[in-house]
Amino acid sequence: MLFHVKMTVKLPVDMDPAQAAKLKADEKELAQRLQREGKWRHLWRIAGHYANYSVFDLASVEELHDTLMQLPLFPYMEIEVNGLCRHPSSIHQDDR
Ligand SMILES: O=C(O)C[C@H]1C=CC(=O)O1
Repeated sequence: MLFHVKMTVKLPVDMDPAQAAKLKADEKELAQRLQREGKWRHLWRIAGHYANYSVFDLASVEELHDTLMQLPLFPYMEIEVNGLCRHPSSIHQDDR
């Protein structure tokens, strides 16, 4: 199942810079592992925002929920999710 996810990161302005750096490094490590596993199919920065558009390819809504909750930055993100399905006019074969 494909899910389009918008993540907007809102770190507290008074967060300890070392804590923020650790959260970002841990987030990057997990994000890259999930990409290597094929679960996090797209990760795009939204220009001008500390936010991203992502596409996840996961087995279920439950797996999406668990994956998002594991993200180190989860407590500091606003998340919007939209489920994707095949468009009848799409010519692409791999947009499952
Ligand atoms: O920077 C972000 O958009 C938040 C998050 C998503 C992947 C990652 O490494 O950080």
